[in-house]
Amino acid sequence: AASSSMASLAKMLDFYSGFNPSPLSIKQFMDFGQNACEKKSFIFLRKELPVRLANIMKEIALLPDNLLHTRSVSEVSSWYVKSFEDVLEYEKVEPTHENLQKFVRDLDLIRNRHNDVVQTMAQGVIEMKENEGGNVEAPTESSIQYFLDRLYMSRISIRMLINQHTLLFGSSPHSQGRHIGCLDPACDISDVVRDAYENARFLCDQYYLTSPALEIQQHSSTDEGIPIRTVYVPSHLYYMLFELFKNSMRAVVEHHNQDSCDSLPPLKVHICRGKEDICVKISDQGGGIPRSQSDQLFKYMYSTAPQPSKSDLHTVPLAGYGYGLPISRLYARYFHGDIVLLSCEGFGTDAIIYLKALSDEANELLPIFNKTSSKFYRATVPTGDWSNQSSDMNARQLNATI
Ligand SMILES: O=S(=O)(c1ccc(O)cc1O)N1Cc2ccccc2C1
Repeated sequence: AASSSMASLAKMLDFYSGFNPSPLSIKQFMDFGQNACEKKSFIFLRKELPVRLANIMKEIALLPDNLLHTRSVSEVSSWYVKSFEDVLEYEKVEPTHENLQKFVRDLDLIRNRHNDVVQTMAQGVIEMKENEGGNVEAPTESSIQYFLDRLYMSRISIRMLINQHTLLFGSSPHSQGRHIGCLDPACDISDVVRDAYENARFLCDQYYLTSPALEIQQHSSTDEGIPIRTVYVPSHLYYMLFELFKNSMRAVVEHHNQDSCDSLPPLKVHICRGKEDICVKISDQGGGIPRSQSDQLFKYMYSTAPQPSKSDLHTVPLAGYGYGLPISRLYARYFHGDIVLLSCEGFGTDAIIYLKALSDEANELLPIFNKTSSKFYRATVPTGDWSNQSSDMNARQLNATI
């Protein structure tokens, strides 16, 4: 029985991974949610969820063996197999009232099953590093970076679909106010900025007994003076801002702790609405970091520190796995935005969140499993095609002749 179920799983994986995921725009989420039909949503999801699950499951299978065969990654893989099978139960059933209700309950179970994917994958990276004796070759590091970005983007998108369906058709549909599922049609950016700042500041005060102040300015190319609002997922924006505020507060306090007790330079936030982009820039005077290190901040391998003990996690409030920045950038990129860090060593860092100003341009950005992505896992790091520094021999010869 096991072997036949394995064979049918492999067949179903090949079938569903043969389809490309269908990206939805924020506008489509809104238009559908305004007069939502549970049956249509069910019919869409019982196909789209297996497609998205199968696409990423095929990539999990392509991981380097020394990561794929760790206990943690095997466990994550088993969660995906179970969830894939759970959704396939609905492939051919009638959309009766009880089947629709059971579907919502199963989606809640699936969401909860995958709650710890990020921590468990980080644990898998640590296990792999320990098994490898610490040093990981560059090709493995770059394919792990490539894979984790795609795994977490896929996970963000699947949780978005599940959250919309369970919020719209679950047990508390009317507690939404103006919200459509997890989308706010009139999200006031500065409100979320203040909310994230206050919560980060609370942690900062608890640990450092001080925190930098906040200054907010708004600039709108169209309606000057009124608060800048947009259709977005407030919880995604909050996650990004909370992470950036934690980094900036730690930088400012640690950079200025050498000085006397004169006051800390404030964090300056600019919220700008243009025709195409909405930007939220957080500027700190935390001393910045050298350009040579700034691209490390978005690395999973670099930021996979040895597991902080449980006590450390809440005592050192701003230290965690350090996956906050790469995941924050994925939330921004999910709806075709981005996060960019611009640091001036010795002075401070600007962090800019870019969002799409128009909801019909804010399309989901989804990983697609195909020949291109498969090739990436076999890629070797290209030999250099720019001179980095003159080889010693040439330099010595040059000096010898002078
Ligand atoms: O690298 S940073 O410039 C920096 C990175 C991201 C960010 O959002 C804000 C930042 O300021 N910065 C993080 C940090 C932590 C402790 C001590 C000094 C610093 C400097």
